[in-house]
Amino acid sequence: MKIALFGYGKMGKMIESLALARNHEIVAKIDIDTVDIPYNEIDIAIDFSTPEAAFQNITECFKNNIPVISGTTGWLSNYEEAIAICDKNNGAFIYASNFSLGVNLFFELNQKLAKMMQGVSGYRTSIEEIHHTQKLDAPSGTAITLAEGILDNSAYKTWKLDGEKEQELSIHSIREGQVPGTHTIAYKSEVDSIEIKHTAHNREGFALGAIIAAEWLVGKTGVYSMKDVLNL
Ligand SMILES: NC(=O)C1=CN([C@@H]2O[C@H](COP(=O)(O)OP(=O)(O)OC[C@H]3O[C@@H](n4cnc5c(N)ncnc54)[C@H](OP(=O)(O)O)[C@@H]3O)[C@@H](O)[C@H]2O)C=CC1
Ligand SMILES: O=C(O)C1=N[C@H](C(=O)O)C[C@H](O)C1
Repeated sequence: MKIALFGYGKMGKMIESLALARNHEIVAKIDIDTVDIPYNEIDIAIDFSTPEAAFQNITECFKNNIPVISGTTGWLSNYEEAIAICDKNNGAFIYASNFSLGVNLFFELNQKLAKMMQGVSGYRTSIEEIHHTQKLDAPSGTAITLAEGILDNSAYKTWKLDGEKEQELSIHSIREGQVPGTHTIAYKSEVDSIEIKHTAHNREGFALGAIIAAEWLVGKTGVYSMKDVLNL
């Protein structure tokens, strides 16, 4: 595949290295200063840029008939508008807050545990996420997906950063060092705690998942998720 990288930071560089090893070609590395994007040379765009840049990057690709994989977090207030532009242009799109296989299995486990806990009283649920200090958004996109999985299967009405009210599912965000991404769900009662946790050891899992999603999406139209790609 001829891949255009929108964002050539930590993730863009990791994707480049894994994509080349899988015999793909990087035809463009786009950052905030890029003026001429060679849309006619691109088979697929992979966007790991910034919350401010993602919507424009993604929708310009749709308008130029380029399928898009987006891993950028913190831009989802514009998600529905992006989908409408994708549909209008008969485009192809996958957004995932986290592309790693491990986290996508963890999403499934989180929903199953939330369902089990629905019938049990006395537990308060919370989410904690830890990331490196360069991260621009909080909570993490992954924590929001985890929260949505719990909201769909519990009496919680909404999630909130450090929420304290009965019906608020609390998310606590910690920024320290070079942490690639750690997410913990805790159910705590007076007598015990149940915790499930995913720890990324590096960024390879995110990058590989994004490339696998790109390989899967090329030649298709429509809006899909990692559940479709991984057949979960
Ligand atoms: N879904 C997933 O699996 C994962 C998602 N992410 C998300 O991906 C995003 C990127 O993460 P990461 O690579 O660590 O961040 P980095 O800050 O390392 O990289 C982002 C890059 O985007 C560049 N950029 C800024 N503006 C634009 C623009 N208009 N167009 C294209 N590129 C631009 C930045 O340039 P400059 O530095 O010059 O501003 C920077 O090089 C984040 O939102 C993060 O949360 C991260 C890991 C996994
Ligand atoms: O910014 C990061 O680094 C990461 N961002 C994603 C998120 O917001 O969930 C995925 C991963 O945790 C790393």
